[in-house]
Amino acid sequence: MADKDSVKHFPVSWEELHRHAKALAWRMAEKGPWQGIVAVTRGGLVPAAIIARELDIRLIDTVCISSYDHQNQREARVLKGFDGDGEGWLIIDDLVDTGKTATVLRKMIPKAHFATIYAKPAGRPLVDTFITEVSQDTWIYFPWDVELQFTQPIAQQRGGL
Ligand SMILES: O=P(O)(O)OC[C@H]1O[C@H](OP(=O)(O)OP(=O)(O)O)[C@H](O)[C@@H]1O
Ligand code: HPA
Ligand SMILES: [Mg+2]
Repeated sequence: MADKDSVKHFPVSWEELHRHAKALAWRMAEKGPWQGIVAVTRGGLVPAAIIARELDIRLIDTVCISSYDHQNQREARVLKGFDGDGEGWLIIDDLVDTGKTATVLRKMIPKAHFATIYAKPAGRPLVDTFITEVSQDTWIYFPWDVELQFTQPIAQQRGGL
């Protein structure tokens, strides 16, 4: 798991997220049609909205899972599940990291297609489709979690070149 000590930071802007979510929508358009989308709260909500718009899907359900307090992982808590085996449904989350959330989803909704925008190596085998892979020691910063601020030059972050 990438945590607060991760050396690599991967900030994603709204524009990049939109572009990557649309790339995922193109991929999912080829594999449809879909009964509906299951958005994994909360990180999957924005990507799911963009994909639903592109694929003209209006039936959206949620699975509500929480497994991180900020960047610290703990046990996954399922606050709301899904009825049915998920046949013909598309599960959307923002990313897979360790794959813990994906494992819970796979067990809960075994026949759905599981897609994320980003994937780290440990979680990658658990997703059916993803757009961009980042290394395991990278923390992805989503646009809804950040604001513009000063950052140290890389040379100083590394303690001098
Ligand atoms: O592969 P994993 O190690 O399980 O990590 C991936 C999950 O962690 C984050 O959700 P989080 O539980 O932080 O809740 P959030 O979506 O509400 O931010 C992210 O949105 C994924 O759902
Ligand atoms: O890299 C990440 N970024 C944001 N949320 C996350 N939840 C697990 N891994 C990550
Ligand atoms: Mg999440």
